Amino acid sequence: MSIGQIADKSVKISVRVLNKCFTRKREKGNNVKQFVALKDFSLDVRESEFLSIVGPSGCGKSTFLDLLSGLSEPTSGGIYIDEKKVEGPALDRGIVMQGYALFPWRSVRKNVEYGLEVKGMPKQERREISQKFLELVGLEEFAERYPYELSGGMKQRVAIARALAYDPEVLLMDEPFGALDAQTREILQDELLRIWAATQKTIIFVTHSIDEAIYLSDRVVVLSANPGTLRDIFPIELRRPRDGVRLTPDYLELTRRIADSLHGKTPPSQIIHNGDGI
Ligand SMILES: Nc1ncnc2c1ncn2[C@@H]1O[C@H](COP(=O)(O)OP(=O)(O)OP(=O)(O)O)[C@@H](O)[C@H]1O
Repeated sequence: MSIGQIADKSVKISVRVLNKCFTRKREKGNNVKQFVALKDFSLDVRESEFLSIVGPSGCGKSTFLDLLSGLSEPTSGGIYIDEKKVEGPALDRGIVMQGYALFPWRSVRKNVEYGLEVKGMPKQERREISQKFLELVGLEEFAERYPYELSGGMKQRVAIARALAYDPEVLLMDEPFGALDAQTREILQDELLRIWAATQKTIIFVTHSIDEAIYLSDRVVVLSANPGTLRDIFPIELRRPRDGVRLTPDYLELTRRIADSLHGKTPPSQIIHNGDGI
């Protein structure tokens, strides 16, 4: 068993020896070169786990989420959700990205209902579900507004409600709070934890922020670059709810250890807990 794999039956996502190469043209001439973006990446994610991925720029975080979402195909290896191989995009995975990706011509409610329309759900049912998720993200009073009338934090709440509305098994989040100011970011982190507790989704969250990864997650995965590969996994055994946890010595110690891993100051895979079969 490799370091990313777990031994119990609650595995939701299994990433098995994933490799992704891109073909790049050289600047001069017609030569092409293979570039390895992800190499031999294996990782299991538990049902209802909140797992964050950090790593240096270009280590393959977004490439991995693209593969998970089914928007691109691995060169070799595979990703399995509930033992079923990912072979393209599907509604079992919801995606929330940094740029909100809202439809500007649709109201907030119509944005949230988009996936339900794609599913062919009748209007009344759509309305009930969108109402439930607008309330969950605290935007019920803004249902008839349009994206241009919202703040960045509100847009991101709409994106989260939209992704959750069609009840995906897994939520994939790529730097969702990266464009927000520090205060809004912390508010949305708490909101996301509340939503996660209420929905019990499995969440994979990509971020550049070690602080954000620790605050949110059950485990933090560190990738290294060139080629992108799994470096370390840190279980985050801090109490939940996490309010006030940033001031504790354990939090600061985890921050230091993950930063050391990220900056290559420790040997790979030397600092992994072995508590629960990982
Ligand atoms: N379509 C593509 N063709 C060629 N190379 C690509 C392509 N997509 C990504 N890459 C390369 O693969 C590597 C991983 O890219 P990726 O965007 O996944 O990194 P990342 O970890 O998400 O980076 P960042 O933190 O800067 O967002 C990079 O070197 C990137 O240039």
